[in-house]
Amino acid sequence: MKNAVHFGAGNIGRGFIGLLLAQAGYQVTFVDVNETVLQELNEKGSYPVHIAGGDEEVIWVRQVRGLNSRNQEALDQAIAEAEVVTTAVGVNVLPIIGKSMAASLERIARKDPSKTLNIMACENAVGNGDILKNSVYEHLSLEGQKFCDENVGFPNTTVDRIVPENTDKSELLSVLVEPFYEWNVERSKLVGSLDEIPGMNLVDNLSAYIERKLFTLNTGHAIAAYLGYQNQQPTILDAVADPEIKEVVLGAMGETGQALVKKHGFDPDQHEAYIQKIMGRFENAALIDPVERVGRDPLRKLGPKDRLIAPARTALEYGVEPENLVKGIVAALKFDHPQDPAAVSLSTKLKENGLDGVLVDVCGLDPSEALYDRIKNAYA
Ligand SMILES: NC(=O)C1=CN([C@@H]2O[C@H](COP(=O)(O)OP(=O)(O)OC[C@H]3O[C@@H](n4cnc5c(N)ncnc54)[C@H](O)[C@@H]3O)[C@@H](O)[C@H]2O)C=CC1
Ligand SMILES: O=P(O)(O)OC[C@H]1O[C@](O)(CO)[C@@H](O)[C@@H]1O
Repeated sequence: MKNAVHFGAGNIGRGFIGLLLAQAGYQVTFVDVNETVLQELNEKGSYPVHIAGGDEEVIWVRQVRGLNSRNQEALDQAIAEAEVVTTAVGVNVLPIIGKSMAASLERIARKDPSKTLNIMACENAVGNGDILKNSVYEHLSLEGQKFCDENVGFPNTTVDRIVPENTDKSELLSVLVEPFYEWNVERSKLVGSLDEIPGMNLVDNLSAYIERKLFTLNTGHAIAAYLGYQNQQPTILDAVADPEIKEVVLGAMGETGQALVKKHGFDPDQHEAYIQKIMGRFENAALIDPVERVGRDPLRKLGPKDRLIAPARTALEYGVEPENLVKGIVAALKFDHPQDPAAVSLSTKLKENGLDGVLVDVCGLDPSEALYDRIKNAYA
């Protein structure tokens, strides 16, 4: 049997990447820090994935196990035996697992120098594979780096499937996922031979795919979440049922769409169909997805390369007025959910440094640029 190691036994790990790896015939070792989840994985060795919407289907993922990422020796062995490694831990956690991965790769470099391995970061971020690679290389010796240059691939990827938190308390590992999924992997950065994983697409122009996905699906989703939160709507479904919110969400995806069509030469009709399909996914009545989950970590989402500021800047660059995107940015700045540490930190920064401080330090904006004033005026 082929082995895969997947970091992060959370929603995307269990409901998307782990599922596809298991379906491709891999025995999946989930590496995590959550002892309760790890114990359950090892006791049960399987879990159900429920497909939400239409005729509900249940797929059982079997022959899985859990491993604590702090158990370096066991991790070294699991990675040494793996044909593929994937992650879905959150982009902020990549520097932490990068250190553990580096230690495992150093060992492989010494003991099995002809091994090749592809490590795929399945996180919502532009350049996710590059970020992971840098986090690993920081901890490698020169010999380790030389080995990885030749033998280890860190392709960038896009991962698209909406997977909310599990609310089934009787089945801790159960996941509810939407039927749609898309996983794109940058072909040119793969090394050695990688068996086909049905559901994983190898693509040549990953940067266009990541911008299309992050600046449409994630932009629209985040804006629905932030506006829904402002209007006390509990879920995304409730938020987009509000015609005013739906209009802003569609407007924002339309603005990024116009810019992306110009930038990447996408077919305008196909892109419009892509937007409409995404709106239909937000309106999936079988997915109960709290606005707090989708809006989580506003500090990351307000960053210069992420789903709000980057598309608004691109829109201006291509002569598109980002009126709705700016409404979304303003709502994001006001996301003060008390249980979200990044939202609390954002509120503190706003209090201590003012809006100008946040626009410069968090959003990476320059006071001389057009978007800066647009946001300030709308916020006021
Ligand atoms: N949930 C979704 O619908 C989607 C999520 N994503 C991306 O997938 C990634 C994961 O998101 P979710 O699965 O929703 O989050 P999650 O919170 O459900 O799962 C993350 C998992 O990583 C584990 N983790 C944290 N620190 C760790 C460490 N040091 N070592 C090993 N495991 C560690 C956590 O315990 C948790 O089980 C994020 O980058 C997110 O942007 C991408 C597309 C869709
Ligand atoms: O909030 P994060 O970590 O970017 O990930 C969740 C996002 O990813 C998605 O699943 C879509 O890729 C949405 O549910 C949500 O917008």
